[in-house]
Amino acid sequence: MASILDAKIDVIKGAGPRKISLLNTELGIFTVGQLLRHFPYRYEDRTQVHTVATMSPEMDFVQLKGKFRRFETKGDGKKKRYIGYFDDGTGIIEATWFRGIHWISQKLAVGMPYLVCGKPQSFGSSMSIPHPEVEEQGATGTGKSSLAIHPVYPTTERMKTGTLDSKALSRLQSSAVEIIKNAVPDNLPEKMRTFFELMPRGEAIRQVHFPDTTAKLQAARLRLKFEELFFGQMKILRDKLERQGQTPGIVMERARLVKDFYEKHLPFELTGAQKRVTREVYADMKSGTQMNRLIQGDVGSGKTMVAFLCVLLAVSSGTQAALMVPTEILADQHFQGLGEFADKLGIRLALLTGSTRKRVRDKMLAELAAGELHLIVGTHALLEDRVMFKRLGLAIIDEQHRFGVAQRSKLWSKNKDIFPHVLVMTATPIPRTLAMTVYGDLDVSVIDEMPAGRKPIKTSHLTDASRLKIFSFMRSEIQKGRQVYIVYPLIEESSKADLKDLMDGYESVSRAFPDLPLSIVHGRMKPADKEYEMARFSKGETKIMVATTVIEVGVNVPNATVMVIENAERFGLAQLHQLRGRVGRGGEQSYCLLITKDKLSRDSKIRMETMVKTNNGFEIADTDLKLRGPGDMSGTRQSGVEDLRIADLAQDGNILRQARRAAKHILSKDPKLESEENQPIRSYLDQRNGGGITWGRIS
Ligand SMILES: Nc1ncnc2c1ncn2[C@@H]1O[C@H](COP(=O)(O)OP(=O)(O)OP(=O)(O)O)[C@@H](O)[C@H]1O
Repeated sequence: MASILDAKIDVIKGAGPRKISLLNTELGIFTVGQLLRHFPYRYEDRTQVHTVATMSPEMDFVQLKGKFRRFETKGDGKKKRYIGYFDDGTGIIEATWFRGIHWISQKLAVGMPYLVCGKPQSFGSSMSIPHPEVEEQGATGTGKSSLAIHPVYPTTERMKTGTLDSKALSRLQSSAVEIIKNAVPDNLPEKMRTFFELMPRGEAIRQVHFPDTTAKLQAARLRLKFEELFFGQMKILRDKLERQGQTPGIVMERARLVKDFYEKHLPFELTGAQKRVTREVYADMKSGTQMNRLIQGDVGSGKTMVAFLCVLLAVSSGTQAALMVPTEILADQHFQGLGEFADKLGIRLALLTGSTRKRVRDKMLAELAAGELHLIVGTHALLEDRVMFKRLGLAIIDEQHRFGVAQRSKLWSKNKDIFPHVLVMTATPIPRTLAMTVYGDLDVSVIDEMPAGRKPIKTSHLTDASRLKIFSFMRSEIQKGRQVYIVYPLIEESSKADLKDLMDGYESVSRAFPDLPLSIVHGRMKPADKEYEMARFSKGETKIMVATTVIEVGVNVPNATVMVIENAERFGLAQLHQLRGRVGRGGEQSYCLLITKDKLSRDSKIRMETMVKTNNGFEIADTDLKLRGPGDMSGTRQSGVEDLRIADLAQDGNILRQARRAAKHILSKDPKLESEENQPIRSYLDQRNGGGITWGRIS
């Protein structure tokens, strides 16, 4: 059944060819439903009158009641402006116009009662409202406008010059709301709406654009956010159900190597969390259904050991395993680290990266295809088509947000007949809300315990003025036998200025520590040179490692106890936390020194304060999400997160949890959505999948 929401926007009164073309090209809007899903991003509440005395530049919108004292024209050419001094009895502000000066000066008069609305700004020591709306006060002291709360829509520059500004959009929305009157079927069952006290859909659409009161606006937004999140979760959970029902997995039960390893080679007692997560993974691998599991564990929580224990079960059961990591340094480190155990257990292990020589690679690929290699560690070079296995049983992806869903599924198809089990590991903790959407298709295990004896890292925020103190602190730690990292930002590997910073830093460290062997590693070095320097540092031959963020992910040198981060304001929170995680990996007290310039932006200050205050990755991830917004978090691109139009994952965690619970509850009772009461959900999902109602795309 086609819906009015699917009708082309031509049916809307006032939508002429010029406006339609702007809606198409600027906003990708073609249908009435898409237009209605272009929500206001803020509202101007004209039910309240503010005062000059209490207003501040942080306010989005103010409405003032008073009179103009005088007008004057200032400046020339582009700087020419017309200023009205508006007095509301509590103070005076400047109303400023840069355009339409002639017209405004004709229209406004000194001493008349007006309402002035707009966004306040501070201008030197005084306050001004640029291009305010000015309206004569009616007899009751209010404006003539019939609307109490005005919607303000996102627009682009081209729309504004093409006369499709927020006001014009609001008129189109008004016609659209008029057209759909009573014709929008609800897509949530009555019972669910009553339970969660949700407004009916049609009413919510009207209220979100043209709210009668603030309370109704809030109820409308809640209803639409819930709907958006509910259908997102519904899709994820249904896909998962389908996959679980359909995708058989290799049954892995033979644990000879696991037993061997536990009895003879386990280097330390596993933490409770490592044991629990290993059990969860083993249960999946034995279940006969293909595993898709995410292991989340804060930096240094010991994910590698869990991954290795899973490899042992896969290899014992006669299959091969692959471990894919984001950098060559890390691949090399895992190859060295696991190699030690692999040798003892008779597991044949190989390393494949972009810099593996052709001759070595050809031999390796042949052995892999013949099933003679048991475990291969590598970078995305593993994804190449010619890398084929005899029987890949377990694919582990240490993803750190760097591999997308598409790449993940490429690894799945490395077997011809059956999908391997897939284990994704991530160290950057993702806020729970985001995990539910980004990784909603995976089962999640969390390693929420650090190995015994770890001391929380002490973090300080310093400026260049403390340079001497920093050097003497480094020296005292090195004298105790420890090692130090100094990290410089190199955001673009090609940035010359950044490279110069790094080199200058290296020179000044060499001058300060002429007696000590140093290492330097950056992205422009040849992979073999990087590995060589990393290995020297790792073995303790060099005491200070000056590096760019190439060492950010996964590098493990437990004897390093000091992490100095230069120009720390240029790093994001997730990255700072990752870098800090390179220390505190052994039993010794470790330190992180964040060095910034004196003057910091508000966001940079919050980032530094957060780092000093907490070592908890989840807390840091939450703050990061709030500062940056989910659209900007890497790894969210393919997930559908950016399709959220009204829900905000940083704010709406509670609604998401409720929506997910509701979706789970419904699917547990009625997985195929056959019951009468679930028909609204089903028909909405069906229509959407079949290109029906396009109230936005969710998948
Ligand atoms: N149960 C344990 N007891 C003591 N040490 C452990 C334990 N588990 C792991 N370790 C050690 O802790 C360090 C960090 O472990 P690992 O490299 O596996 O962490 P990770 O979770 O992969 O961290 P990252 O994400 O930072 O790479 C390693 O030196 C490892 O040998």
